[in-house]
Amino acid sequence: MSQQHTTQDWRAMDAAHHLHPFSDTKGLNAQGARVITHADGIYLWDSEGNKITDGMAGLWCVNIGYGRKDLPEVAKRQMEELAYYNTFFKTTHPKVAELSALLASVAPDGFEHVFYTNSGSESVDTMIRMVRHYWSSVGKPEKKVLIGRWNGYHGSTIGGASLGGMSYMHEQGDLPIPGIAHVEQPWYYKHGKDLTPEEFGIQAAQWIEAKILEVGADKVAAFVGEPVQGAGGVIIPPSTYWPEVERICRKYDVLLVADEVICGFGRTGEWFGQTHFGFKPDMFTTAKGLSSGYLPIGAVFVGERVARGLIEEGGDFNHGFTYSGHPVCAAVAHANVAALRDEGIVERVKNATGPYMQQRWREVFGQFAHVDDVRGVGLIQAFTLVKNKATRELFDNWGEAGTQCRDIFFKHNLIMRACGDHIVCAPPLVITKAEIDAMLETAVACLREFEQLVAARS
Ligand SMILES: Cc1ncc(COP(=O)(O)O)c(CNc2cccc(C(=O)O)c2)c1O
Repeated sequence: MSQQHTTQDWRAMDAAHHLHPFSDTKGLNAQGARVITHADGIYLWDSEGNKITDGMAGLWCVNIGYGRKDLPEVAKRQMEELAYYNTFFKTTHPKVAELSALLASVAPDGFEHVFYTNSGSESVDTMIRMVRHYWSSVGKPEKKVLIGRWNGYHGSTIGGASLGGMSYMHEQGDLPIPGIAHVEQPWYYKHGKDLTPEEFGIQAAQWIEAKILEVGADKVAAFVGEPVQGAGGVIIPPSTYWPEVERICRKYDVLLVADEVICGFGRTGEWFGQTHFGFKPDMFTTAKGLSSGYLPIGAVFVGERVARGLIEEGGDFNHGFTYSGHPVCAAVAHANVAALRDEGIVERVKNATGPYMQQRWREVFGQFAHVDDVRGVGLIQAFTLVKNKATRELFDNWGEAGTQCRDIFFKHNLIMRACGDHIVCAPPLVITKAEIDAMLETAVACLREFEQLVAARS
């Protein structure tokens, strides 16, 4: 940490010059940003010396954990060898070729091709353009509409924010763009009513069929969904949902796209969420765990059918970024993915720390009066703060309770996200069982404090 500045110095510079993402800068500047200075494993340290447990792996992305010594070394060597060259105009370079081969080897069968971007949003926008170019290339240019879900999250670019179902984002920037439709999310706790989860999974999938028929199957290009909706609050669909979605997409010849930006690279205990939920998309988007956040890189995995269409019929695909397949980002992503595989990190989530977290998560949070729908898979888990468990009544002013609870976590140097009144947790995949126990012990104490607040208010 550079010694010539104090926390106050950093806060003053930041307040004077930095506009933060997803922030009310005025409110933030009134209280001052927390200055995170370094990190190791699952822990962060701020400029005041506080040690913070990062239950969110940054933004769902630091799968391999903080403080790796190998990744910086890889970046240094690559920077010295070839800091940059582009992959336009008939050129490539060793690291992006090697990364492409590695990604094809960890991807589910049938995914031999990747297109590189700098973020999840760019992966989603790339997918939107690719899907529409594919249908045009195979003689069906009218198939343009992409269907997403309300409360789905697909990024902040114009395409990603349009495809996402966050109304508060659509209000800023006159979104969604044309050719985007949305269906209700498969949130069993709220919409399941008297159905069994299995019955509801089929019903929720059939909302997509209804939308396809409403738009006209001949105009629908794709359905896009996150295996588990992350930023929407860890909405985990019933087991019957995704296989039924796939069946419906095949029935109407609609491409199926999985947005694996959060679920990808081990988060669910499988390499990709599609494997956990048992469906096969035509394409899927990734970022985050691809490099564990050490450098910005995203990738669109393109399945056989679309790849063949684009390669055989598509001609020039007029799309791409200066940094697509950036040598240093590709080198670090390669080392990261190889380590997730060779150190057995994904395997451990599936067979050890994931099952342990899911058992302990349900044990500790099942005991609270204002906590319900305790859920999770692998190392992505959540619960919902509710006013009345027996009647499933939610709190008024959706999000208020969540923010209050999150602030109590933060006060106790624990980071978990509040997505509305859903409290979500997605730690680095290297978390140990002992670290899980310690994190949950702190979280339980925070929940007790939250319930005391609720009691005092009622
Ligand atoms: C499923 C999904 N798709 C696309 C994106 C966009 O990725 P980029 O941010 O790299 O452009 C995301 C990103 N998800 C994301 C990003 C920032 C904050 C939070 C939060 O939960 O607070 C979630 C995501 O979760």
